[in-house]
Amino acid sequence: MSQPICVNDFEPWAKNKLTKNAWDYYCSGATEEQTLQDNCAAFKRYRLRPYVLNDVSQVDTSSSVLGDTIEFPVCIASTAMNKLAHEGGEIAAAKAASSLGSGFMQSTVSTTSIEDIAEATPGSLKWMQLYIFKTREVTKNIVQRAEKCGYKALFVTVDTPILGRRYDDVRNHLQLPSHLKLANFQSQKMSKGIQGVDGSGIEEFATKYIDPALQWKDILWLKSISKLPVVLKGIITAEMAQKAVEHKVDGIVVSNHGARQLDGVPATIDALPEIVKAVNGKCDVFLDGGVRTGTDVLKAVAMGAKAVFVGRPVLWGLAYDGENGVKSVLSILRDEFKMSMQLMGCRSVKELQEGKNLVVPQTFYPSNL
Ligand SMILES: Cc1cc2nc3c(=O)[nH]c(=O)nc-3n(C[C@H](O)[C@H](O)[C@H](O)COP(=O)(O)O)c2cc1C
Ligand SMILES: CCCCCCC(=O)C(=O)O
Repeated sequence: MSQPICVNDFEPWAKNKLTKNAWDYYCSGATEEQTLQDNCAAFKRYRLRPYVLNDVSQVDTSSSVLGDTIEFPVCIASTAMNKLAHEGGEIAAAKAASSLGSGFMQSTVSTTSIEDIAEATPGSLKWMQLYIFKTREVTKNIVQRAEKCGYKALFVTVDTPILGRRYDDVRNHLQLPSHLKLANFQSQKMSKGIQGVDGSGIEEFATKYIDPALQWKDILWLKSISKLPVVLKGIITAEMAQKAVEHKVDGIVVSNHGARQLDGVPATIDALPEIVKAVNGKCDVFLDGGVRTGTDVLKAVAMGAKAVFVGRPVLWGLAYDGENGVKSVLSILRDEFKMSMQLMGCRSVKELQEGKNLVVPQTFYPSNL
């Protein structure tokens, strides 16, 4: 295999390096994986209409997340158990993001604790992803520690009242190797809770601890226990986006959880326009799912996302070469995004978002109808 030069080049390297247990967990989507295919494929159903002769010798790739500046609009999405990919785990990923002026979203189900990540990455931009557990005190404890450690927002995952079925994890009896633990939980039972007794260990863990009775009022509860901005991760319809705005959230991530929850939902780039329209500027909108190239980033940003988040590509980078591997993945996306801005004749994210018909569905062209 030759050295990776684009994000997809990292995937076979990762497959080669990881155990079957870890690889299958990382790459799986839910059930038949229709949405998994579509998350990437859908980006290709949008076409670009460049401006020419528009001096692009200087371009500004920066954007912002909830008011904090990022050097380019690509950040790291929360993914569980990063030490399955590389011993450096979440700290390696967070350091990579920080060194490039991007941001890191930590999973609740991380193999490194909030405190250890915070200590290793002082002053860097980090957000805490949250699952809300049946025992609210577990969630409250995580919220309070994240706030104390300087995390800038809470990203509540709202698409996971139960875990989606990933066939290979059931077949493999997915479990966390005994030298690793879920580092944010204080009880031994939870930190060693991914066992794979009857099937997928992560599904068993979710069934045992995640609260399937979660409702909109719980978002108000969350807002009542923390001063941090609250973002809902996992919205893919205009109706739910409107409800989120009514609940005064600070942001929405248009996400289908990397196609790991409900198979058959739309690709996130297809869902983005209805959400941007429904939100009408009342909170930040972000997107994740299937972003693999600079033009994918550009399409999402031009269609109204302040930034995109990437999940699997970061895990591939970690598996390839720890912190340096993640840096390479993010740098490739940064450089490709900058190049595509220049080739589009756009000098800033503002110009990208204000330009008319820069990105169109491919049906804009009659031969694609
Ligand atoms: C292996 C893996 C673990 C994940 N773990 C979490 C998690 O702990 N919390 C969460 O909210 N989302 C989780 N996600 C979803 C990601 O945050 C994100 O929505 C998704 O990976 C984006 O799609 P992409 O992988 O195509 O970039 C996970 C995704 C993967 C692939
Ligand atoms: C809290 C238990 C479920 C964690 C699932 C991690 C995840 O989001 C994923 O595998 O996807």
